[in-house]
Amino acid sequence: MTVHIHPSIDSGVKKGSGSFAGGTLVCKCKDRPVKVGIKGDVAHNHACGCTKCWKPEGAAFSVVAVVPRDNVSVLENGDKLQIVDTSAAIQRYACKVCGTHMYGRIENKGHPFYGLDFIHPELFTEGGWSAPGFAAFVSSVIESGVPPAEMTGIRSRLKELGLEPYDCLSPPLMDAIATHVAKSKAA
Ligand SMILES: N[C@@H](CCC(=O)N[C@@H](CS)C(=O)NCC(=O)O)C(=O)O
Ligand SMILES: [Zn+2]
Ligand SMILES: [Zn+2]
Repeated sequence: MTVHIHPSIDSGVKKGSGSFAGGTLVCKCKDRPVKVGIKGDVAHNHACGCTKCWKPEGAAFSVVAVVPRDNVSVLENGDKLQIVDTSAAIQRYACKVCGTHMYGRIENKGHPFYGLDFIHPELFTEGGWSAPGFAAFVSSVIESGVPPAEMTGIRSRLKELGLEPYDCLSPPLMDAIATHVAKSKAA
Protein backbone atom coordinates (compact mmCIF):
# COMPACT_ATOMS: atom_id res chain seq x y z
CA MET A 1 0.00 0.00 0.00
CA THR A 2 1.33 3.46 -0.91
CA VAL A 3 1.49 5.84 2.00
CA HIS A 4 0.17 9.26 1.01
CA ILE A 5 1.94 12.10 2.78
CA HIS A 6 1.02 15.18 0.72
CA PRO A 7 0.29 15.58 -3.01
CA SER A 8 3.20 17.99 -3.57
CA ILE A 9 5.77 15.45 -2.32
CA ASP A 10 4.19 12.02 -2.88
CA SER A 11 6.11 11.58 -6.12
CA GLY A 12 9.36 12.93 -4.65
CA VAL A 13 10.56 16.14 -3.05
CA LYS A 14 11.35 18.72 -5.73
CA LYS A 15 14.46 20.78 -5.04
CA GLY A 16 14.16 24.56 -4.84
CA SER A 17 15.73 26.70 -7.55
CA GLY A 18 17.94 28.45 -4.99
CA SER A 19 16.85 31.81 -6.38
CA PHE A 20 13.11 31.96 -5.71
CA ALA A 21 12.19 35.64 -5.57
CA GLY A 22 8.67 35.21 -4.15
CA GLY A 23 5.27 35.08 -5.78
CA THR A 24 1.54 34.86 -5.17
CA LEU A 25 -0.39 32.43 -2.99
CA VAL A 26 -3.90 31.76 -4.31
CA CYS A 27 -6.78 30.02 -2.52
CA LYS A 28 -8.92 27.31 -4.15
CA CYS A 29 -11.94 29.50 -5.00
CA LYS A 30 -12.84 29.80 -8.70
CA ASP A 31 -14.73 33.01 -7.94
CA ARG A 32 -12.84 35.91 -6.35
CA PRO A 33 -9.86 33.88 -5.05
CA VAL A 34 -7.88 35.33 -2.16
CA LYS A 35 -4.39 36.32 -3.32
CA VAL A 36 -1.46 36.92 -0.98
CA GLY A 37 1.86 38.30 -2.17
CA ILE A 38 5.12 36.96 -0.73
CA LYS A 39 8.49 38.64 -1.20
CA GLY A 40 11.51 36.34 -1.33
CA ASP A 41 11.98 32.63 -0.68
CA VAL A 42 10.54 30.58 2.19
CA ALA A 43 12.61 29.20 5.10
CA HIS A 44 12.33 26.11 7.33
CA ASN A 45 9.97 24.43 4.88
CA HIS A 46 8.71 21.14 6.31
CA ALA A 47 5.86 18.66 6.46
CA CYS A 48 3.71 19.08 9.57
CA GLY A 49 1.41 16.38 10.95
CA CYS A 50 -0.34 18.53 13.54
CA THR A 51 -4.11 18.96 13.49
CA LYS A 52 -3.92 22.75 13.26
CA CYS A 53 -2.00 23.17 10.02
CA TRP A 54 -4.05 23.19 6.82
CA LYS A 55 -3.84 20.08 4.64
CA PRO A 56 -5.23 19.68 1.16
CA GLU A 57 -8.01 17.10 0.65
CA GLY A 58 -6.83 13.58 1.52
CA ALA A 59 -3.35 14.59 2.78
CA ALA A 60 -2.05 13.32 6.13
CA PHE A 61 0.47 16.18 6.41
CA SER A 62 0.60 19.84 5.58
CA VAL A 63 3.60 21.45 3.94
CA VAL A 64 4.41 24.66 5.76
CA ALA A 65 7.24 27.19 5.79
CA VAL A 66 7.99 30.62 7.19
CA VAL A 67 8.66 34.07 5.73
CA PRO A 68 9.26 37.40 7.48
CA ARG A 69 5.88 38.98 8.27
CA ASP A 70 6.87 42.17 6.48
CA ASN A 71 7.20 40.14 3.27
CA VAL A 72 3.50 39.16 3.33
CA SER A 73 0.73 41.30 1.87
CA VAL A 74 -2.90 40.55 1.04
CA LEU A 75 -3.34 41.49 -2.61
CA GLU A 76 -6.92 40.59 -3.49
CA ASN A 77 -10.20 39.59 -1.82
CA GLY A 78 -8.93 39.95 1.73
CA ASP A 79 -12.57 40.41 2.82
CA LYS A 80 -12.87 36.61 2.52
CA LEU A 81 -10.22 35.98 5.17
CA GLN A 82 -11.03 35.07 8.75
CA ILE A 83 -8.92 33.84 11.68
CA VAL A 84 -9.52 30.12 12.30
CA ASP A 85 -8.75 30.16 16.04
CA THR A 86 -8.08 33.50 17.72
CA SER A 87 -6.79 31.74 20.85
CA ALA A 88 -3.98 29.87 19.01
CA ALA A 89 -0.40 31.15 19.07
CA ILE A 90 -0.43 31.13 15.29
CA GLN A 91 -3.45 33.07 14.00
CA ARG A 92 -4.26 31.29 10.77
CA TYR A 93 -6.05 33.43 8.18
CA ALA A 94 -8.27 31.15 6.08
CA CYS A 95 -10.59 31.76 3.15
CA LYS A 96 -14.13 31.66 4.55
CA VAL A 97 -15.41 30.05 1.34
CA CYS A 98 -12.90 27.29 0.44
CA GLY A 99 -11.22 26.91 3.84
CA THR A 100 -7.64 27.28 2.53
CA HIS A 101 -5.24 28.75 5.09
CA MET A 102 -3.45 31.65 3.41
CA TYR A 103 -1.03 32.70 6.18
CA GLY A 104 -0.55 32.25 9.90
CA ARG A 105 0.65 35.15 12.04
CA ILE A 106 2.02 35.34 15.57
CA GLU A 107 0.99 38.49 17.43
CA ASN A 108 2.68 37.64 20.74
CA LYS A 109 5.96 39.58 20.70
CA GLY A 110 7.43 37.18 23.28
CA HIS A 111 6.91 34.09 21.11
CA PRO A 112 10.16 32.49 19.85
CA PHE A 113 8.91 32.74 16.25
CA TYR A 114 7.48 36.28 16.47
CA GLY A 115 8.17 38.10 13.21
CA LEU A 116 7.66 35.04 11.03
CA ASP A 117 4.45 34.17 9.18
CA PHE A 118 3.54 30.59 8.28
CA ILE A 119 2.52 29.83 4.71
CA HIS A 120 1.81 26.80 2.51
CA PRO A 121 4.18 27.06 -0.49
CA GLU A 122 2.09 24.70 -2.66
CA LEU A 123 -0.33 27.64 -3.01
CA PHE A 124 2.26 29.62 -4.99
CA THR A 125 1.35 30.00 -8.63
CA GLU A 126 5.12 29.99 -9.25
CA GLY A 127 7.58 27.12 -8.67
CA GLY A 128 11.14 27.02 -7.31
CA TRP A 129 10.63 27.69 -3.60
CA SER A 130 12.96 25.97 -1.09
CA ALA A 131 11.96 22.34 -0.64
CA PRO A 132 10.70 20.80 2.61
CA GLY A 133 13.61 19.42 4.63
CA PHE A 134 12.09 17.45 7.53
CA ALA A 135 8.78 16.29 9.00
CA ALA A 136 7.44 17.71 12.27
CA PHE A 137 4.67 16.62 14.67
CA VAL A 138 4.60 13.21 12.99
CA SER A 139 2.89 11.36 15.86
CA SER A 140 0.14 14.04 15.79
CA VAL A 141 -1.38 12.52 12.62
CA ILE A 142 -2.92 9.93 14.95
CA GLU A 143 -5.03 12.80 16.38
CA SER A 144 -6.50 13.28 12.90
CA GLY A 145 -7.53 9.62 12.70
CA VAL A 146 -4.48 7.84 11.27
CA PRO A 147 -4.36 4.34 12.82
CA PRO A 148 -1.30 3.99 15.09
CA ALA A 149 -0.40 0.78 13.25
CA GLU A 150 0.39 2.88 10.15
CA MET A 151 3.05 4.97 11.88
CA THR A 152 5.98 2.69 11.03
CA GLY A 153 5.09 2.87 7.34
CA ILE A 154 4.60 6.64 7.50
CA ARG A 155 7.98 7.21 9.18
CA SER A 156 9.71 4.92 6.66
CA ARG A 157 8.14 6.77 3.75
CA LEU A 158 9.14 10.15 5.19
CA LYS A 159 12.73 8.93 5.53
CA GLU A 160 12.63 7.60 1.97
CA LEU A 161 11.56 11.07 0.83
CA GLY A 162 14.51 12.56 2.75
CA LEU A 163 12.24 14.11 5.38
CA GLU A 164 13.59 13.04 8.76
CA PRO A 165 10.58 12.48 11.03
CA TYR A 166 10.34 14.27 14.39
CA ASP A 167 7.44 14.23 16.84
CA CYS A 168 7.97 17.89 17.67
CA LEU A 169 10.08 20.28 15.58
CA SER A 170 13.58 19.55 14.21
CA PRO A 171 16.54 19.76 16.66
CA PRO A 172 17.79 23.13 15.27
CA LEU A 173 14.32 24.66 15.74
CA MET A 174 13.89 23.12 19.19
CA ASP A 175 17.32 24.55 20.09
CA ALA A 176 16.26 27.97 18.78
CA ILE A 177 13.12 27.87 20.96
CA ALA A 178 15.09 26.79 24.05
CA THR A 179 17.68 29.52 23.42
CA HIS A 180 14.89 32.10 23.24
CA VAL A 181 13.35 30.80 26.49
CA ALA A 182 16.74 30.78 28.25
CA LYS A 183 17.44 34.38 27.15
CA SER A 184 13.95 35.52 28.21
CA LYS A 185 14.46 33.96 31.66
CA ALA A 186 17.89 35.57 32.03
CA ALA A 187 16.58 39.02 31.04
N1 LIG B 1 -0.57 17.47 18.85
C1 LIG B 1 -1.05 18.81 18.56
C2 LIG B 1 0.14 19.67 18.21
C3 LIG B 1 -0.26 21.09 17.81
C4 LIG B 1 0.96 21.98 17.74
O1 LIG B 1 1.60 22.24 18.78
N2 LIG B 1 1.33 22.45 16.53
C5 LIG B 1 2.54 23.19 16.43
C6 LIG B 1 3.08 23.07 14.99
S1 LIG B 1 2.20 23.97 13.80
C7 LIG B 1 2.42 24.63 16.82
O2 LIG B 1 3.40 25.33 16.92
N3 LIG B 1 1.20 25.09 17.04
C8 LIG B 1 0.95 26.45 17.45
C9 LIG B 1 -0.42 26.87 16.99
O3 LIG B 1 -1.08 26.07 16.32
O4 LIG B 1 -0.81 28.01 17.24
C10 LIG B 1 -2.05 18.77 17.41
O5 LIG B 1 -1.84 17.98 16.49
O6 LIG B 1 -3.03 19.52 17.43
ZN1 LIG C 1 -11.11 30.54 -1.24
ZN1 LIG D 1 1.42 22.26 12.33
